[in-house]
Amino acid sequence: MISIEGLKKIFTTTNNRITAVDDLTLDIAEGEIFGVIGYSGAGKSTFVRLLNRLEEPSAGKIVIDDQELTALSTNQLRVTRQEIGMIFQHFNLLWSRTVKDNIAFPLEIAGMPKRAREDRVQELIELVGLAGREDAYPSQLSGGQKQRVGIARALANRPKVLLCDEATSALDPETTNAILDLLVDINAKLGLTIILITHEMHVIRKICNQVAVMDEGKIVEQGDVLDVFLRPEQHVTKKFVEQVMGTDDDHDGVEKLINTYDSGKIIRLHFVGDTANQALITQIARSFRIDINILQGKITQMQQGAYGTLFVQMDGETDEIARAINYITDETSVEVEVVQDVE
Ligand SMILES: Nc1ncnc2c1ncn2[C@@H]1O[C@H](COP(=O)(O)OP(=O)(O)OP(=O)(O)O)[C@@H](O)[C@H]1O
Repeated sequence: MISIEGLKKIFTTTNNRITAVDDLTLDIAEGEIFGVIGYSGAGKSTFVRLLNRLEEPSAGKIVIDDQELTALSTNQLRVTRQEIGMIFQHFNLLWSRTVKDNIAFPLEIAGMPKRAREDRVQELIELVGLAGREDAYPSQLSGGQKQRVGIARALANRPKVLLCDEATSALDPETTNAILDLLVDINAKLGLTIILITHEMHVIRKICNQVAVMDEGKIVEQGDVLDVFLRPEQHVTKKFVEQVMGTDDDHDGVEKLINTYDSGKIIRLHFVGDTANQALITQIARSFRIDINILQGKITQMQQGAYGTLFVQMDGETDEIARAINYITDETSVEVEVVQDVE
């Protein structure tokens, strides 16, 4: 468990004082994939660098598993830092070292004997899917492979926490997905806590359980990813949700579509992130004597399952449509709203 209390960072330049992180208080549970999202300048990088004291806080306390990081001496910090791995947007690899020597680097610093080091490096190479590329140099690798080296290196000393600073921002969408899948896999296999900062909501949507929204150095909204998607409160959070779900102002389009039907019922189904509802439409069509036409929808896949809205037309006997609606309401977590009763 990571507990952050009243964390503050003020940068003082010759003619300016910038409060990059402003009185931040936060708890992060063990084993969580915790996302911090914010626009450029919100203070995300500073926050994540404070977590391993790459930046020294101006005030506040960071406690990781009962150890107060902010109270450690430089020598103690050197040891404790091994429990906190970090990966970066631009990988920060050593260009003159091969893949395996990059991964071995933190083990050398920790004083691990050569034989044990080689075994550990091989284990890590397998874990991140780089088998066969051990002797390549970073310049010979793709962006995704470079980040895999970064991940292996960060995991070398078996940290409890992995900090990810915009780790996929330099990658194309496909490679981003592969690296995010790898992070989920590592989180499940090793049970370590991942703290990830990003300006992209789809990254949060894809892998995080919890999210905090940062703006001007403060956390302005925080909670379960699904709750934040369902009920974003702050303007900045709404903007981030729109990155994934689009805006909700296409009412004219839906209206027009609805008016083209002259029978049955038009229903809005609201999926709230439950994997059990994946096959709902097929299930309804099979179980009830009705036709079900999909009109329009925005569904996205989150860690917890499908989330979004689907407009459908149900056509058939009135009683049978009612039974289908009752089934969805009573037996599933999908919310039902009858938008228009055409009959
Ligand atoms: N070393 C520094 N000296 C002075 N000001 C700094 C320093 N580092 C960051 N800042 C300032 O602190 C604020 C927060 O910066 P930070 O890099 O943490 O934001 P961010 O959300 O990570 O944005 P980005 O994604 O663009 O890096 C900015 O106003 C930035 O200019």
